[in-house]
Amino acid sequence: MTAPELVLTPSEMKQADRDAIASGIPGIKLMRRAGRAVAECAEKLASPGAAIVVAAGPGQNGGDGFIAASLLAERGYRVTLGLLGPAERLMGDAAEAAQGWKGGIVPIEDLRFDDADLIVDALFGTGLARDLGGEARLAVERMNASAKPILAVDLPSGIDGDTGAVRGAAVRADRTVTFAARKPCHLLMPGRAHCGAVEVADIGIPRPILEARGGTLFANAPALWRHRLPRPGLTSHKYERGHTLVASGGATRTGAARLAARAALRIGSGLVTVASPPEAIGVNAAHLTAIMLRGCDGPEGLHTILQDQRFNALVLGPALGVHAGTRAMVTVAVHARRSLVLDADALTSFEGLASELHGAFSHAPTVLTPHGGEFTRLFKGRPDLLDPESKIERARRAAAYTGAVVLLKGADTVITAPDGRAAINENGTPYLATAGSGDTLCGLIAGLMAQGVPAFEAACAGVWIHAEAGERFGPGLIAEDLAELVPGVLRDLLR
Ligand SMILES: NC(=O)C1=CN([C@@H]2O[C@H](COP(=O)(O)OP(=O)(O)OC[C@H]3O[C@@H](n4cnc5c(N)ncnc54)[C@H](O)[C@@H]3O)[C@@H](O)[C@H]2O)[C@@H](O)CC1
Ligand SMILES: [K+]
Repeated sequence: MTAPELVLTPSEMKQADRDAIASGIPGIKLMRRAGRAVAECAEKLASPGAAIVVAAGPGQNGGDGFIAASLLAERGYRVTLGLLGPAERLMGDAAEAAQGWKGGIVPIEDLRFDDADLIVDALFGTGLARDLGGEARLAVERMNASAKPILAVDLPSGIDGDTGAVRGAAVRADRTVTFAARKPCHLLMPGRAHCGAVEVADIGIPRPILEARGGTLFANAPALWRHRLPRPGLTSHKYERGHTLVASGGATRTGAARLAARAALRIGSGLVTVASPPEAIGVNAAHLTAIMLRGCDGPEGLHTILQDQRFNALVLGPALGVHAGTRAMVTVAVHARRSLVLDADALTSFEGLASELHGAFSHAPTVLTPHGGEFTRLFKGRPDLLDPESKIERARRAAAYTGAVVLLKGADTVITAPDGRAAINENGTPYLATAGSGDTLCGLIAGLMAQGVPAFEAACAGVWIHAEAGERFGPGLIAEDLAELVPGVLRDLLR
């Protein structure tokens, strides 16, 4: 089994770095390996003898740049190196690395990026401490304006390692070489869009050290949850594969529930039932075959249906309407202690009422699937949940607050669990931004939970499978296609 990919924050990386040094690997050795990885990548991007311009900063990121510059010069490249600030201010390993550089050092403002075949951006890495200004900002702007290929060392300078935000200005790299593990900025937007292709170089920090310092943040990929995917055995009965219930909206708002229901069935829920308001029974009946149908008149109706313990997973929200009735249905579902996915109207109906959700979901597996706007409305008046700059931190706090797994949607969907685990998804496709796509996602997650997949893994797998299906279809994708693509994705995952 492949181990899940760890993502380390800049401060976790710094601690791991210190642990590695304490374990007997000298810091300069780590820097040499980092610089060598950069040089090797540069060699793939620039033809022999090409002109390489290295922009080095005042910290260790600059140190990596000095090492790479020295190696590339030894290998016959025409290397020019510019430094931000005086060379005398370089300290520690970076100062040692600079001593190994036999070429000249030009002030950063005199570097001519237009003459380069390749630019190596070693201005700032994980130590960026404030917005770029002055010469640093000018250098970044000139690099970008040159339109020359840029290789970023560790991360594109100006990108915040924790949040992926642009701090004043940021390099737009074609390639990024990072060390030991990816950082959040390589996966979170807009940082991800600034990185180009990201390569992770092993600089010899042992995985147990990385696990001890990180270990709670992951890239969302099958390695994180594939082992939890249900594999029905020869004797499996449909009732053992769970029964998902999806609440439908009124007569003119029934499609969302059917999309969710179909997705739940495709992902393997043994049975799926749409719970329909009486006035919408006819419309729903006309469109359902393998999916069953039950009349359900509001919260009381839901309460009655849930007396049947076989309904073990529930989707509430899509097209239910924003009103007290929807809130009451959520309350019924919470009291029934079934696996629960809450989306759209079920979330918006609690606008400004976040306190009602405090600890509300700690008794049964629950997944909340807001997009940014829904998240903001839901937690209105809770600056502790809304203000953190990091999307991961906002989602983590919301999970801790509500007791639910929180899936905060976007091009960089983040999934967090109340116990602090978090995953960042990166296989999304813009074609997923289509009507009904979110309803399908709810169905996938509920369908997995109906089969006993824990909430965090179900949410992570649901997001990934949903995105993979969208990616396989590409242009012209509509929500109806998504569920039909799930079997192909599942087949490959279960191989
Ligand atoms: N495993 C690791 O942690 C390793 C890290 N290495 C490198 O070390 C880097 C981190 O080094 P540092 O902590 O020295 O940090 P950086 O080199 O990223 O930058 C810190 C320096 O930049 C200055 N600075 C910060 N923000 C500024 C701004 N907006 N304008 C002007 N100056 C600013 C600081 O005063 C400090 O001098 C990593 O990104 C990586 O490239 C590698 O050398 C090897 C191993
Ligand atoms: K950099």
